[in-house]
Amino acid sequence: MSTAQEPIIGIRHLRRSYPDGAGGTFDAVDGVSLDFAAGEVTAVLGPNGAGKTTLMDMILGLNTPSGGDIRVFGGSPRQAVRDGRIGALLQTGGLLPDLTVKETVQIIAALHEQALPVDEVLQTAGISEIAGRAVGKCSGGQQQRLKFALALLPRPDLIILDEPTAGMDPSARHEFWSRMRTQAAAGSTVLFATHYLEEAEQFARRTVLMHQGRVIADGPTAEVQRRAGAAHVAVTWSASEADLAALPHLLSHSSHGERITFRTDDADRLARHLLTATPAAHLTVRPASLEEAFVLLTGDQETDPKEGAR
Ligand SMILES: Nc1ncnc2c1ncn2[C@@H]1O[C@H](COP(=O)(O)OP(=O)(O)OP(=O)(O)O)[C@@H](O)[C@H]1O
Repeated sequence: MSTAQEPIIGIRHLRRSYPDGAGGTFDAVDGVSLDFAAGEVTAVLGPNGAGKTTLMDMILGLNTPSGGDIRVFGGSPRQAVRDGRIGALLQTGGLLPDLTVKETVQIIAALHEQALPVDEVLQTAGISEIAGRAVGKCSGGQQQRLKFALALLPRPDLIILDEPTAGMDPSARHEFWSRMRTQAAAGSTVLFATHYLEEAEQFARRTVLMHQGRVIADGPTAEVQRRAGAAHVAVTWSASEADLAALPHLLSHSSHGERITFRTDDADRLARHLLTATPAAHLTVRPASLEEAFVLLTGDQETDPKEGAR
């Protein structure tokens, strides 16, 4: 068991370069340093190509860093995997379509020295009822749950999930997360990549926001949202275009009669200005969703990493 002081994953200046197709290279992961403590549930958020999968694969020893250092449970990622300390649900990695769900779990269980009982894992992953079904006949969401069952088999201390709910409908997604919550409450450390911002909002206490291979925000999920400062401020005011052009921290605005809603990156400053320097009244403030914060934090860096590479 790791102590609270000792991170179970320690990442320093991690880099992974790839050819950019134009004779040069670009960094899919570009100087990332992160620590993860035991028992933490963290979401890694980012748009397509941000480097989430590349980072996860390096934590699992499936991809070799071009630079920097990565320690998992004090040793190499591969050692941690060999010791059965990490369970992973990956985007890639095929299942054999002709085996049944239970046979798949049994075969992988045989590879682990101290695997959990097969029936218990089927139960935990919510696939007992389809144990006899051929994998090829399972839906995308059922296959994801099967992969989750495989990830749980070695009784891992650390669970890595790369877009675990891809292919699940909203109710299956909900059920998946309630199972994960139980797992996390039992002390597992969970690191998951997701495109679903509400999953980070609802499930992860910490969010690491990645863009173009870099970490652009990292902290308690609510704080990442706050730090973006995105909010909507609404007032009643018959303002001219010149009035609007003079407002500070304005990102955009929309009007309904005299009711104007502003999107701002600093609600306090904008609200203060509106109430002290203009006749605007009936001011309300609504924080932006994590999705809006995400767009705000990444919005000025839209280019693909390869195009951005020099
Ligand atoms: N083997 C590879 N060879 C060349 N480029 C690669 C390779 N693997 C990934 N990349 C590139 O590295 C960048 C990061 O990819 P990665 O899959 O890590 O992003 P991601 O954040 O997981 O994206 P997604 O959400 O779409 O899965 C992308 O530009 C991708 O095209």
